[in-house]
Amino acid sequence: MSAPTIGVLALQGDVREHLAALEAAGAKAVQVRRLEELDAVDGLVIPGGESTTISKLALTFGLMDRLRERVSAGMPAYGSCAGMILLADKILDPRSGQETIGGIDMIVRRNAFGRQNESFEATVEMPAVPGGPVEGVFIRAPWVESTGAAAETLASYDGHPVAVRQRHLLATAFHPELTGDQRVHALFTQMVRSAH
Ligand SMILES: NC(=O)CC[C@H](N)C(=O)O
Repeated sequence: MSAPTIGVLALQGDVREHLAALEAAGAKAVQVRRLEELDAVDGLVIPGGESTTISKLALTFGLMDRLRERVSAGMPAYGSCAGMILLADKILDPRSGQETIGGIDMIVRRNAFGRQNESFEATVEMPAVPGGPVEGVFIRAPWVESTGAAAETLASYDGHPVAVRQRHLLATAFHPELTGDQRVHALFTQMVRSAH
């Protein structure tokens, strides 16, 4: 397959950084705001930002049902931070009315690292990514409270999973798009290639 077309859900959040990381990882990266754009991509990144806002805008723009349909039909998706929350089947402490796309059998806790640790960097061992540990940028990050049998933990920090894969779905609590290291995006691009 030539370069896969990977969309970045461009409703709110750090869209530009993901587009750049995907291009550097060898994908053709495009913004997704409309149904036709969503239907045209081989895979989708859900960026970091504010999960409540992204979820509300996805409902307002009429994208939520199609996102769920495509994810459950096997479209590869990768969520960082707020995107991880959106790919979780369950949020432990949802704001009222907060909906997710779901797909990964896990429960996440929003803003889990607490006020003292609103933002920090940490070295994270993630053996699925070749070439050594990754530098994790955590910004009001969630952690994974528990995972079901189908979800594989790829990395943990402070005793909690912070990177999870379930078949065609990938999620990290941290933001690899902010570090200039494209290895996590390369892993996702590889997942998109092998889904075709
Ligand atoms: N950096 C982020 O994406 C933060 C996520 C945000 N705390 C949320 O709950 O959606």
